[in-house]
Amino acid sequence: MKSEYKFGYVTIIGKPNVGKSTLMNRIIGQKISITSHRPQTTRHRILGIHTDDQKQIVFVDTPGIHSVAKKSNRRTINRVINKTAITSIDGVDVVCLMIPASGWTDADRHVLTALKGYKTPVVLVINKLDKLKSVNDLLPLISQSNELYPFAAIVPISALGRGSNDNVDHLLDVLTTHLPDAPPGFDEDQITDRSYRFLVSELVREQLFRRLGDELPYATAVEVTEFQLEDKRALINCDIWVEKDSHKAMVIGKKGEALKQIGTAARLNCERLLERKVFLELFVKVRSGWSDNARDLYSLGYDEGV
Ligand SMILES: Nc1nc2c(ncn2[C@@H]2O[C@H](COP(=O)(O)OP(=O)(O)OP(=O)(O)O)[C@@H](O)[C@H]2O)c(=O)[nH]1
Repeated sequence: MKSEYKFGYVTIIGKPNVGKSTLMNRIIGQKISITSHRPQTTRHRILGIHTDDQKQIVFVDTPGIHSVAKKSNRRTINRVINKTAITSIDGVDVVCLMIPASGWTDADRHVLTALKGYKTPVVLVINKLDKLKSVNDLLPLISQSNELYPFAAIVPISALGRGSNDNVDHLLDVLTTHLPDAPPGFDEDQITDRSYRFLVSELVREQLFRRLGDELPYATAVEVTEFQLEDKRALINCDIWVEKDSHKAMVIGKKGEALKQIGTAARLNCERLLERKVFLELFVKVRSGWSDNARDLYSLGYDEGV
């Protein structure tokens, strides 16, 4: 291994819906983190690993840091999310703070406040470049950003990869300059340290969000109760936890149609992930108040990184 090989940890933070998961999926080149048009779909800390000839970058994708002070956000689940986001800054080599090309909002400044006090270099990533009419529109935003914080670099990108100049490779180069000289810490073909079990629960949850959109209550969780990986097939059962009978009816849909669609779409994605035939069974269960009950949250897997 060449001595100048770079290895390190990078965390991507930013307000919900800014495009963090999209960027990570783009860099890792495989779908491991769920994305949706609805804010705050990422509840877990997810690790993705980019490896090439010169570098290995381990990405920690965090949920949006958002204000616990707001009344609507006072629920236990949001406190757990905030704690996960803040702890993930400790021990990384670079922080990527992502804001949209439309400019700074109060929520973005709030994230900036959370960063003060850390010595870790912060690279400002301005995303959704493709939404700007002209690249010249960026100049005032860049000078405003330089006044707000001593960023290690400012890199405009388009995480969706629209347009010929999305700048994502340039971002990787910039991040690499802040990583220590070290050999890779993970096997070359390893893209995530998360178990397939976890990824499967994320794929099911993604379909719940996609099919039910805004109707889906935030307090919905997926627990994999059975996971048998055989040579040519996988047998998987999941419980979908909701808080009320009315939510259960919504997830199941008329004559079970919604749940059937969710199951089919999730199964196809699971087959792609696991590269074998998948038999997936979904069960909808009601556990009232689970999202307010910290112990239930931990038992459903929301304790990672906290
Ligand atoms: N036009 C455009 N849309 C983008 C770009 N990057 C992401 N998006 C869209 O923005 C939305 C949110 O993206 P996500 O990657 O889920 O955002 P996130 O920051 O991970 O969101 P949370 O999980 O809620 O924290 C999705 O609809 C993406 O397709 C971009 O470069 N250009």
